[in-house]
Amino acid sequence: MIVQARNVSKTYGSNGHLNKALDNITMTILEGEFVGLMGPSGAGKTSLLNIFSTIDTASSGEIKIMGKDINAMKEAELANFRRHELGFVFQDYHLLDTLSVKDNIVLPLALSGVPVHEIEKRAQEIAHKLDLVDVLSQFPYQISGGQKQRAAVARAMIAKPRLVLADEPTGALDSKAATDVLERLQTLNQTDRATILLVTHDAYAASFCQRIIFMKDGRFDQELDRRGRSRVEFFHVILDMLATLGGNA
Ligand SMILES: Nc1ncnc2c1ncn2[C@@H]1O[C@H](COP(=O)(O)OP(=O)(O)OP(=O)(O)O)[C@@H](O)[C@H]1O
Repeated sequence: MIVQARNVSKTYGSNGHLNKALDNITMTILEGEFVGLMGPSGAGKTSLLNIFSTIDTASSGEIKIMGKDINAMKEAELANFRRHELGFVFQDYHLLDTLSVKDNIVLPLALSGVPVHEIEKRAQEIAHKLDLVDVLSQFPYQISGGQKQRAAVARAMIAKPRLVLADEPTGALDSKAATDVLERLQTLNQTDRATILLVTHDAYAASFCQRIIFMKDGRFDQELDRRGRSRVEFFHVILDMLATLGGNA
């Protein structure tokens, strides 16, 4: 079990202006799953992802990530946990412009004190997997959006995290670059057994997942399982579901 959440709620604000972003969410994510989270704007997708990321805390409920109760962990322990067990991919890449692509990618390893020769080996390995070998010495402002996002995926994966959390990773990409990033995520899921939780508005991106949870008003509304369907078939099933739910998911 990678994620185990029970009765998780999140309320923002104080006094008279309370906004319940998550309302009693219970879910599990198993090792090796590729789960999508969809839902209209304001449904609570990012709030849930941020709680699993340990970037934010729940107002109530229990959350275990890889069996660890994240509510009970102190900040130093959390930072260590994030660095070793979690990988993050954001819509706007979050690459550091003052570092080369390679230095951006290896940052998590460098921060963990991994020996230089090991860093070099892993950098080459992941650069090959993500087709980044030719841009390793360039800076983020010199490469395309697709290359930036592949670099961000490489950074998220280099420490071999057990859980990767991706928030709209293809939102800023054209369709070719988006396909490329999604296929790489799928390969990392299938070959490296990385568990992935992907937030997306896009049915095409969601069709790469094996299971999709549709959120509405801070709750889980519907769930779809790919169940042996081809990606294209699943894409149509997702579109049908979105139509049933009233679109805008
Ligand atoms: N930091 C915050 N302070 C106050 N309210 C917030 C905060 N973050 C989110 N919310 C509110 O919580 C609710 C859920 O927001 P959240 O960003 O989780 O939704 P979402 O499904 O990710 O939406 P989107 O698809 O637009 O990113 C919304 O009503 C939002 O306004």
